[in-house]
Amino acid sequence: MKISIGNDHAGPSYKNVIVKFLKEAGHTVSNYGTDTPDSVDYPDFGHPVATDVEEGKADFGIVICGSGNGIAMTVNKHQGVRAALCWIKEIAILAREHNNANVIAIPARYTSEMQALEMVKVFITTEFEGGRHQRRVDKIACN
Ligand SMILES: O=C(CO)[C@H](O)[C@H](O)[C@H](O)COP(=O)(O)O
Repeated sequence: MKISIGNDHAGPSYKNVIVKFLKEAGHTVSNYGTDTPDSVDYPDFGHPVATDVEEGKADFGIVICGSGNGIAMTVNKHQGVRAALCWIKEIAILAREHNNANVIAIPARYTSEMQALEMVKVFITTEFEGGRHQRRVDKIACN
């Protein structure tokens, strides 16, 4: 799969753990995140991920900031992007099964690296259930 990832200064170590796993698993990773703890602005690292998903250049996106909220808000501004803020594995599974989320937003300051990795693993392997959930997802768009 093609997966794009972006993070601000809260998430370099989380990003590195996730990228290492994804590459070892044979995925193609586009890394737009910062690699240092120097303060940056999360939208600068979320928009490139969302653009890849929006344009079909990535199957999934992964975005990471301190709370996960700022970068989730950023990517959700893009057409066709459905980003889900996930903090436990069960929410990540539901984000795929029920919401057909195509971007996972991870709160680096409120979840462990191992939990983040587990969430990514289930997020990229869980199928959307469709059915009644498709009808609801279709109603999300307002334009
Ligand atoms: O969590 C975030 C946005 O929702 C970002 O990671 C920011 O870093 C957070 O807002 C905290 O800002 P700070 O400059 O790291 O104190």
